[in-house]
Amino acid sequence: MDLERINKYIENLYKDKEELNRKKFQDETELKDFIPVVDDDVARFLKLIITISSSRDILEIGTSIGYSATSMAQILKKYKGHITTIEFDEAVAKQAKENFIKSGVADIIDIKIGDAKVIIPGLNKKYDLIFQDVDKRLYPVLFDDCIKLLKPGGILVADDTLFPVIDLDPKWHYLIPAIEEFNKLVMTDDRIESTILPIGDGVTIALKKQMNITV
Ligand SMILES: C[S@@+](CC[C@H](N)C(=O)[O-])C[C@H]1O[C@@H](n2cnc3c(N)ncnc32)[C@H](O)[C@@H]1O
Repeated sequence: MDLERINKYIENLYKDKEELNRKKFQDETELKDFIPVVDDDVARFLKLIITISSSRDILEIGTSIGYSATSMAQILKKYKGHITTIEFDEAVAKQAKENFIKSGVADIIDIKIGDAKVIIPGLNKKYDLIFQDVDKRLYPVLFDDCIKLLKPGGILVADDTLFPVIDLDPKWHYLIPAIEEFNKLVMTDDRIESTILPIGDGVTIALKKQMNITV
């Protein structure tokens, strides 16, 4: 299976459908130096999974310029949902805020500026969905906290989890061991049911089990 060809096909098929797309969002962002944001098919997946699961309270780890948060907020706005998103780069967070205002979703997004390692243990609310998209080296470090922060029946989505097997730019190779560690943690954890989808650079979806119910 040629993943790149498949992704191109999907991208072409949907390119005129989305009102918000990654290229336009990035082009209209003044700040040009930032970590890449999710692919359009991952943004579409997030919107679908929020709708299917009726998620209202969302935690995003890794805001960047706010593309994924804006995509999710478009859906959440209709259902009076809310996103908390965490970013430690102040310039990037400022740009994300401007993008939220421009897109009309600033009222439902709370951006916390600081290190996710410090902020996450201090959160005292439970979430319907957590989108993990921070520095990949933090995925295994924050995994247990993420599961604890989910409500029973809550969903963890993590981006880039097929880094070990895709044709990855060598500049990101140092991140592969952390993703491999994370994937094993997810696969062996009894509190969740999970799989990895071959969209974008790989997306993990994990469901926190309800008490006494196995999927
Ligand atoms: C892949 S980008 C997020 C992309 C975003 N989710 C999107 O698709 O629009 C990861 C972001 O995490 C931020 N980051 C990295 N390490 C962090 C940390 N320890 N705490 C908070 N943010 C961090 C980076 O500055 C970067 O903007």
